[in-house]
Amino acid sequence: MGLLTRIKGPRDLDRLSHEQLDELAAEIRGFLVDAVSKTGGHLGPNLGVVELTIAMHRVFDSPKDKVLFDTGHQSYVHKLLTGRQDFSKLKMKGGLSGYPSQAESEHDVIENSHASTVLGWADGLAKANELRKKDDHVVAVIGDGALTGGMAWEALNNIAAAKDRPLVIVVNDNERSYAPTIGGLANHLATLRTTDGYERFLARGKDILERTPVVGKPLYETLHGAKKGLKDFIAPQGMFEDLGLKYVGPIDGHDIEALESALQRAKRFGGPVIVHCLTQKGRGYKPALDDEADRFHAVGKIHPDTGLPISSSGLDWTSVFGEEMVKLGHEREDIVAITAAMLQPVGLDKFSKAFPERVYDVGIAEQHGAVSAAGLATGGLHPVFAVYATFLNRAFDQLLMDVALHKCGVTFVLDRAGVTGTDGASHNGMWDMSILQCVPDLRIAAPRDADQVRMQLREAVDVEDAPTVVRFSKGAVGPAVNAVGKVGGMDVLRKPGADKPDVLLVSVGALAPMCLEIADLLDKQGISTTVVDPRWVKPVDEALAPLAEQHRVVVTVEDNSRAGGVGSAVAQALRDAGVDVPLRDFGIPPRFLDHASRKEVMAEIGLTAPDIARQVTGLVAKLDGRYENPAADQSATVEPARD
Ligand SMILES: Cc1ncc(C[n+]2csc(CCOP(=O)(O)OP(=O)(O)O)c2C)c(N)n1
Ligand SMILES: CC(=O)[C@@H](O)[C@H](O)COP(=O)(O)O
Ligand SMILES: [Mg+2]
Repeated sequence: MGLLTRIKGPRDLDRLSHEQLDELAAEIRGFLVDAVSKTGGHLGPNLGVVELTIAMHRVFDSPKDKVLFDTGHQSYVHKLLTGRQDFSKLKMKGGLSGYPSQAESEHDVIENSHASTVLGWADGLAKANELRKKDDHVVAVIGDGALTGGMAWEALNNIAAAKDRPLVIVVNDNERSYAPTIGGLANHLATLRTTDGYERFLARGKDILERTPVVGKPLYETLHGAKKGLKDFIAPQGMFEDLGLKYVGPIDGHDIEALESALQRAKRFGGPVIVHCLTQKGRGYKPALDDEADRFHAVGKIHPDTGLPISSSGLDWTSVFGEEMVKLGHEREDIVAITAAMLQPVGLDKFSKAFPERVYDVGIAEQHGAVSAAGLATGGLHPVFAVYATFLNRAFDQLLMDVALHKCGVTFVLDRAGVTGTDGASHNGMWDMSILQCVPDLRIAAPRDADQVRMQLREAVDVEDAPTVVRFSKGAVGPAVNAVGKVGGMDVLRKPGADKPDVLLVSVGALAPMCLEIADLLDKQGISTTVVDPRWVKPVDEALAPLAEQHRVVVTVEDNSRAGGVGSAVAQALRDAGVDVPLRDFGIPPRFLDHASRKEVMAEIGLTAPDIARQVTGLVAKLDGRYENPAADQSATVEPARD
């Protein structure tokens, strides 16, 4: 009978000896490889925080003390130790979330998987404890990658100002985001890491001196005092200590005893303290350690023995983009690429191999990436910033006020646009076509298939006086959808079967196959439909309003929030043109979506061909007077004035 199943909550760890804790760590590693190889997930990051998480839960008393994780992808061990050991449906509908979830446990706080926010949360919680005179502790785990995000430094600036406000920051330093972490901070952490041997030397010395009668202890105290000077001499760690933060470390992040000792010191310190832990992403699992690209940062289903993927997804949107970028790079030397610590996930790895001097990895710093792009464009280059749609949210102001205001030719390529599903609410790319609607002169392309990605990327990089956006979904690219005609700049995907067609269906991006299916279903109801793909959804094509006037109903379908999305923009364009044709806009409801597969989420929100066809059929019937809505709310009337 293993030890893990005996852990129902963190306090069960207190009964284990250090030998048993090491046994537990090994058991957890075996569990992670076995479970995550079946479901997919963030295997590498979690293999790296086994001992760290055990030690944190031994020293701190969750949920009274708050144990916080930045990004949250490395919280599987935390879940295992807080009563959640059924990983059979990890990241699946009804199963455990891949990130902390307040609905799952009182031990979980931050659900947002956007990096670099944990220190802000910790600062706020520590202030609340101080004001409410609560002696609870706050311990925040932040990775070396997340530390490259500007928000982390905004928080550190505030945290360091309150010298007497207890807060423990655990830097989980595994030297990687996906790829090795970049920048001056990474170099500084490396400097600190090199004093690791020095720490061991001191620890050994302390052990000997503590066992030396009479002179031992005072001598150790003297040495310890000298340590700071000596260490500063060997490895200047000014940055954290110059900020006013107590620095403890570097600590071996896989030595539970050393971790507990450091965390106990930090817990007693009574002010903000950084515990710098050296960990190994993918630790204990050779296929992960051998993965030079990203140490199995996020894997699909794999063979546990070999780590090889169980199924390949065929041609995906990301690869289509990446291959076209390489071709563009050969044709135009002004094309440069930017990534926010996700070179391979956004498909820039091949471009980087071909043009290493023309790729900039800015770290997890999307805001800086956008402003730097404005600089690059002003300097005569054409930057292509490849980023997940959801992560562009945090660079909105920079896109608006640095890129667009200055009419910079920058192309933002948004991968994972639309419902992604399994990574939960903060990972769906459902806001870009809403927030970007208000950016003057910005143009948005939503390619429907691989050929359109290639074509629209080229059209985008040809625009030199305004930002352009090309957005596409996660995963396998759909079938080619050929146009059968053209109206204005819009592709006609299906001509109506009647002279006076009923429905104008505006199909956005990757939903083209579904829109053609909707048209087929409407056909069966005797409803004639024209299907158009605007290709560039912002600005709305000038031919759309006059085309709409030739139909009885306009329907828009988009993989974006309905709030302020393409449907809203088309409705506004019709109003502006004085075209009063009824419009129904179908998209993602403006709410946070629980994790499930993309297909399950799309079904849940009614973004399916049958659901939409049914609603459009009802609308047309209503227009024909063949159907009055019995559920119509009669209460919403105003009685006429009685004279
Ligand atoms: C704002 C933002 N940009 C990008 C990502 C994608 N992302 C998820 S984890 C990760 C790397 C995090 O590195 P680190 O903080 O060092 O954690 P580790 O995986 O090494 O434990 C990135 C870039 C994100 N979650 N949030
Ligand atoms: C935690 C995080 O933000 C990323 O690692 C994300 O999980 C990757 O998502 P994809 O699997 O879509 O690349
Ligand atoms: Mg890291």
